[in-house]
Amino acid sequence: MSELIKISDLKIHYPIRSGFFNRVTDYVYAVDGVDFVIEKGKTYGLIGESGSGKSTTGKAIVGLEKVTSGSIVYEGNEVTKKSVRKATGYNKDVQMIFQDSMSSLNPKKRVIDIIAEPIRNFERLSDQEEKKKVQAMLDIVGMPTDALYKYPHEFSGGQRQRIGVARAVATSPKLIVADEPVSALDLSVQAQVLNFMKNIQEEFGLSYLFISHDLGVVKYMCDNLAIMHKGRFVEIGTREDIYNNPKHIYTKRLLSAIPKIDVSHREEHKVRRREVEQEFQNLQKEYYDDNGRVYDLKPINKTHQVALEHVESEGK
Ligand SMILES: Nc1ncnc2c1ncn2[C@@H]1O[C@H](COP(=O)(O)OP(=O)(O)OP(=O)(O)O)[C@@H](O)[C@H]1O
Repeated sequence: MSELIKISDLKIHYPIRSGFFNRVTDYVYAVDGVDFVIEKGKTYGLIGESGSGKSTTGKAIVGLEKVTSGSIVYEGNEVTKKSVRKATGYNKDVQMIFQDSMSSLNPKKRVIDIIAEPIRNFERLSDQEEKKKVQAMLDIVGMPTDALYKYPHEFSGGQRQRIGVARAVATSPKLIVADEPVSALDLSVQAQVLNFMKNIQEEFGLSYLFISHDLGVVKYMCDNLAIMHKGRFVEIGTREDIYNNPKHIYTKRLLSAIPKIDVSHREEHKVRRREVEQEFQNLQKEYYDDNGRVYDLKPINKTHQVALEHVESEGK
């Protein structure tokens, strides 16, 4: 196990202002004390419903969101400060892929310029060298060379997402934060893009922080996962811990929401889903404290932790 980045007690609070004097009257606790480690060459999944704080966490890691408190340590450097990120090459090493390729790729730029842009920030290449590098990137994601001089709108959603992946890997990063990278795509295209992401990971020894609302999509991508609700982690563990032995009702609810392809069990699945939803509504008091806040995580075994008031350790 080799640590690439360690996030400790990360908090991002947004002030809410109101009244005549526009005073701060409250805060949105978008991220409220999360800890996790992403290992070299591995994928860490961050899963939760809309509004749970996943994107804010991801954006804080790439430096797009200001951190209220806590630390982000990357290869020994505390990188919550912009100056440190700049001085240590962090901005080159850590890239992001967004969900909506239509708005994240500049519609007025050709593919060659879109992919070359991050390279230009960090390297001085001749036109010829740059073209060669962009071509190589397109090749990696299975896009033809004639894509170079086209514009984003000339591609399908899946192809655009592959261009987004090519752009993210152009600086030879060590970590890519992928925020719902396949959510806007059809199922068959999702599988294609995920395959490319996995191949690239193996080829370059990349780490991913993979953000999604769907535990089904990330099942074969993630080595470790954190389930996020109300800005906190309700459960963390290995893939086996989360999928085979879920402990928190919120995790169970997300698992029951995975659509079943097998038609013969669809009705059964629907009933199970309704039961879990009912359980979730009834058991809020057990799983959240008096203020509705998620409890602190407690260990069940070496890899698995759950946010409950009392936890029986399995002692493994
Ligand atoms: N700039 C901001 N100012 C105030 N509140 C914000 C801001 N950005 C996000 N929030 C709030 O922080 C919370 C977490 O948002 P975030 O986007 O991280 O959630 P998410 O889990 O990624 O959901 P989604 O998948 O919908 O993006 C939400 O309640 C959101 O409304």
